[in-house]
Amino acid sequence: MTTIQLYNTATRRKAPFEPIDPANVRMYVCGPTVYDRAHLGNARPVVVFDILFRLLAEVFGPDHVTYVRNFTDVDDRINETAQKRKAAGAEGTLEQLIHDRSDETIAWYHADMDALGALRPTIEPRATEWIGAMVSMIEGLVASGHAYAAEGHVLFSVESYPEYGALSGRSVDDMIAGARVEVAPYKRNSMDFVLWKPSPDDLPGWDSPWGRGRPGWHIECSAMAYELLGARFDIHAGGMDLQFPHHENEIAQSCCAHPGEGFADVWLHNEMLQVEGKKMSKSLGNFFTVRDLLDKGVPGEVIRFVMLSTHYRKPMDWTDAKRAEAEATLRGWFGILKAHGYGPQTVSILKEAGDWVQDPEFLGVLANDLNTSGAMARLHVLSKARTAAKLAPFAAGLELMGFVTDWADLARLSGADETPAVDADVAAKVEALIAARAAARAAKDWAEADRLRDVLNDAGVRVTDLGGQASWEPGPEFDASKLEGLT
Ligand SMILES: Nc1ncnc2c1ncn2[C@@H]1O[C@H](COP(=O)(O)OP(=O)(O)OP(=O)(O)O)[C@@H](O)[C@H]1O
Ligand SMILES: [Zn+2]
Repeated sequence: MTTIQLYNTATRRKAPFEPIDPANVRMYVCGPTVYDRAHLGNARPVVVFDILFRLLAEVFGPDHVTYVRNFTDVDDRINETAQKRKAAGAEGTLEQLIHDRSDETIAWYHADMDALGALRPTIEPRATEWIGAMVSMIEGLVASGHAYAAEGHVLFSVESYPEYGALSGRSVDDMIAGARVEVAPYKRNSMDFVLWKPSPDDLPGWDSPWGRGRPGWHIECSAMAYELLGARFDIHAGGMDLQFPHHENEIAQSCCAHPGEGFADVWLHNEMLQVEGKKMSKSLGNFFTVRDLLDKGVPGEVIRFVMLSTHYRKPMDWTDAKRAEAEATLRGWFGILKAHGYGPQTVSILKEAGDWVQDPEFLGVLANDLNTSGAMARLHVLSKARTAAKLAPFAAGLELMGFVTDWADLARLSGADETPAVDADVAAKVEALIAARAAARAAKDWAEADRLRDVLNDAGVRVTDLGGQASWEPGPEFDASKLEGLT
């Protein structure tokens, strides 16, 4: 079995990954706040942790991985859009309009991330569906003295958790010295953070022992991870910008709510996508969305290729030169497979025959802390194979990397002509000719076998022989009329 090595941000070391339960490997990734389109930076964790999800599924089996990624749908910016729509005369209650806005943003997010070849996580919880779990977790923290209520708020007391700051390597004293924010009068310590806060009357809120209000952002992830993955699970991931304070606060809450359990074993953080040396972010305004690129005609797999060309723990830029290079490489790769008759039929024959196996070296490189660029270099070597059968590890590697999600798409991806549609009766004729050719070969009637091969060639039928089986597809020059009157 391939050993996966992961760099754990919490220990600052790379170590072999050993799941708590190999029959159910559990991973939580912090998902988006669904108030607007995702920008290209937001797509980086999605693509990177999609590779990890696929790798875990390859190593431990697809039914043995649970991947949770949440939607944060409690947010002032979602409320603002809904309020504006209401003011402009939109029908429905404010709650409905808020829910509609989240639904709309989630649908965009799905469409954009699907286009990048990212698989949907196993579970995608919405924070608003888990408020009860958040309230119980906060009640537990108050009861055990790790949190206190003040003026309708509930705050986590960082002094009650001596390990606070361990993940990001900061001490509470340094944090206080470095903080420039104005401290709310109800906080006992300036670093204490909000678990629950009051909701204004005109905004959505939920009943709680501390009055009508809503959860803080950090408790959402702690509560959903606990409900869906348990008190201790394998991997927790997100962008480096979340390490402090978001992940530090998640650890404090979860470890205090479930003492002795440990929360996540491994922490992974992707570095930032940058624009001229600065994090691409909504607040800086230096962003463009995934949809902007797709609309400009940049294919999703090209965006994915560029993302994966840089190691996830290094900052990276998006440049047009990288886009062009990725496009040329992918075209070349898909063209090779197309020329060797690859398509849904060929792939399913290879899979059924058990010939769809990953190249061990490719897998080993990828498993080394997700060395995606190294894995792509290995794919380049594998792409040099000369026959359809020997190209199988290359094709399987492209699928594992998520560059191909539908083998019927190869024509589009290779930039070749579209594969012509074929009627069922014409297809039956082609198959009869292929079967007759196989029978002629079996009978060692080489002249007849050659004649049938030429007929198929002339009609533009591309036949790929894989061991005992043949698959076929119409080439761009396919001409059904040349099959008339033949059997
Ligand atoms: N420039 C970036 N590069 C890589 N990852 C990023 C970048 N910006 C945000 N992320 C990641 O995107 C995910 C979604 O984050 P979130 O929804 O909080 O972003 P946001 O607040 O909408 O964006 P911004 O950070 O631009 O304000 C998080 O895992 C976060 O770490
Ligand atoms: Zn989170």
